[in-house]
Amino acid sequence: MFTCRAVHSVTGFCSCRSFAYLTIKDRLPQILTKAIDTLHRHKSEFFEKHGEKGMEAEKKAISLLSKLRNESQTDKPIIPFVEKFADTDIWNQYLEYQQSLLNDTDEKPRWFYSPWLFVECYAYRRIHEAVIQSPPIDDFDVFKEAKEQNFFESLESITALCIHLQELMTTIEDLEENQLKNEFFKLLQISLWGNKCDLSLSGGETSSQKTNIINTLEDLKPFILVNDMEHLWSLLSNCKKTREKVSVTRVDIVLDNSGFELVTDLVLADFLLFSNLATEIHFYGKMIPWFVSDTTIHDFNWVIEQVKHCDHKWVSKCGVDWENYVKMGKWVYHDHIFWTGPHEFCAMFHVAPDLYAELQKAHLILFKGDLNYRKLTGDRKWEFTVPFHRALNGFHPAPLCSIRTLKAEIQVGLRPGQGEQLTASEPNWLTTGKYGIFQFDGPL
Ligand SMILES: O=P(O)(O)OC[C@H]1O[C@](O)(CO)[C@@H](O)[C@@H]1O
Ligand SMILES: [Mn+2]
Repeated sequence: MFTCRAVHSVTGFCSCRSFAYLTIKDRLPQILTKAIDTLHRHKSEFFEKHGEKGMEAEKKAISLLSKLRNESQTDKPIIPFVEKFADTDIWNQYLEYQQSLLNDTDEKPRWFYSPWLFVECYAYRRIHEAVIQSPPIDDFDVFKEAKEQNFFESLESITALCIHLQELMTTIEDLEENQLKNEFFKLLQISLWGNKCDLSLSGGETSSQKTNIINTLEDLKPFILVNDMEHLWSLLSNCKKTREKVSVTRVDIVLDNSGFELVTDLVLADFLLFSNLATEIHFYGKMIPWFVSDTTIHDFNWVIEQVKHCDHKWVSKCGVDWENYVKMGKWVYHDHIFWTGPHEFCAMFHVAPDLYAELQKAHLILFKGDLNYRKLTGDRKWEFTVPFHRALNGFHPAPLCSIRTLKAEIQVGLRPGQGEQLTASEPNWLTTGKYGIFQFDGPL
């Protein structure tokens, strides 16, 4: 029978050089140093805006982030949150739960000896705490610049993609069923490979899309390890055919990274509307800056605004359309604090029943990115062949699909031998972002 060996701890099972360990030991300090540097560079802006108080706040935020860097590098105990925020109690309760797992010893959960998913999320929540403890600069996003840079560096690819979308829009009426399906598959794959561009894997270093992604899709196909795109097509095209009975088809997209990846998701969302495969799209972003590049409401609006003001008329047409979808309620953006909490998704039903109920209204939910996959599967060391349905551990609000490039040592639902073969030929296949999946769960 399938077994789920254990939850990852940061140090891994047998090696102090596990991917999780290196993330905390090397990448996190690098990310924190970049955040500190960003605050430094905005010093005069803080002064202009808030006078001396702004300068003091900058110093305070920097000292809190330096303290955090020291704690994480020297494997100090994980300490509770002190600043009052929407989720402070939820987080502190979770910390107590982690403590309780250490049985009755006096041991405290520590940076290198706690589950990786928990420690990484905790780190980003602590970065946020450092900022909100430093008014009047408490709404400053230390990752904003990096996200904007990713967008600007990907502009050529974004332009090509938006032009492709507009061309498609003009020919859509003439497309046969099969051609429409092909176009859908193309945009799904673009959204998949857009997930290569996250900034936490690269330690906050730039990771943008410089080539025209549409031309590379064929070459990338062999790297799709699980390909359930057909299921997505059957589900949505059936909804379309039965539209008279059910007037709404709702697709929910749990967003991941801003910049290029977000544009690929918006392009897909636009296509779903004008092809009539869906009638409403609901997006979920993060309420606080998260894993460097994740999308907040500010990023969502910023990207649409940037696209709208692009020089190319077809690109800016995309921005105008997207803004109108939001105004008309065809695109709905949701915030929920659960997404930046410590819990895996199987806990959502109890921890955030309102969010679970919201997701239940969808005909299909697309979960973008690697972190969402880790939270879907509880970041456990599942065997490669464990069915996705089983790894979801009771999380079934609606038919769902993970669209993710592999950047963490976890993958389920593979064919027997597939994972072992990859490990033999490419030891790092799980963590480089080279491979991708469309993994569906739901009735067929
Ligand atoms: O943006 P994504 O696809 O969720 O990727 C973030 C991933 O990068 C990492 O931070 C790399 O350390 C993983 O922990 C995480 O799963
Ligand atoms: Mn991300």
